[in-house]
Amino acid sequence: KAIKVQYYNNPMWPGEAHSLKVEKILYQGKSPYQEVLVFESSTYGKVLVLDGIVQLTDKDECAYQEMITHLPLCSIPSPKKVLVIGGGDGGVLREISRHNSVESIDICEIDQLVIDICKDFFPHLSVGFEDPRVQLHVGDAVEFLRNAPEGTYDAIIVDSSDPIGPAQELVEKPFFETIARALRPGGVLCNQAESMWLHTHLIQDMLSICRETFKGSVRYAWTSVPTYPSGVIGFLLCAKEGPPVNFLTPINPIEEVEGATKAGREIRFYNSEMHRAAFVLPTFAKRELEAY
Ligand SMILES: NCCCN[C@H]1CC[C@H](N)CC1
Repeated sequence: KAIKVQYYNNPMWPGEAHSLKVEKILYQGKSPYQEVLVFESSTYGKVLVLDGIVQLTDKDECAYQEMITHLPLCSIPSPKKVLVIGGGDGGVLREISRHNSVESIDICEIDQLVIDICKDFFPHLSVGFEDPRVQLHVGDAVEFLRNAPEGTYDAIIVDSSDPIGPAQELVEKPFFETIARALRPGGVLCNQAESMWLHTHLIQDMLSICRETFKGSVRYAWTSVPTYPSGVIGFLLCAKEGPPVNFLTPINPIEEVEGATKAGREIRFYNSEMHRAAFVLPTFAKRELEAY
């Protein structure tokens, strides 16, 4: 039987739906924040679904986790203190831990159930929690950032679900202001920024807010994730005013990071050419996004 991860009635993706054939339901439950579903698909491995929206699959999670992590971390010379907002599956943590310059990794995830489920069903993602540099904070990111000392982080990665439900406030100006405050001068933010095919108005709003808030370079990048609506997802790269950051060419190329490729945990998607390519936009997107 096929599970239609229904989007028809979801205002984010009106008029479209995606189907994956279900071999076996592995977990179904509800946290105080969202419904959680894990199933074995026929062709994408295991799939994590939150409130009916595909979050990741074994087959293509590498594209998202690697790009959202290495686009910012390879854009600054030597990232030391990193913060992850969301990311409870552990995949971004796994990717950050490839950087030997990193000394501490804070993660603020609101939903303990997501962390627990991913430890059971997605060990190749939750392995990220095993890194001794990781400090887990279960709670609301806005609260966490309010208490973070000013100018703490070299990089902040917002690995959020979509801005409907618990992640709604993660695309609003006050949130970006707390991020900017927590970054050191020249520090960088990378957040999930939806699809250029479907959400250019939301992206334009975020670009305007970020240009005002960070005052350093702000760029939109994108990558291919077959199981996300429209098959692509974007990222917003923002640099806080201070030492200039050029996102387009990795100053800290992953190929030169000692030990980045760990035996048994190879990088499957990201490389320095994919980094450069991610910022190359089709004409309609240049027109709609670069003016902002
Ligand atoms: N770390 C898992 C990915 C979470 N990111 C989102 C999943 C849902 C998508 N529509 C947008 C990205």
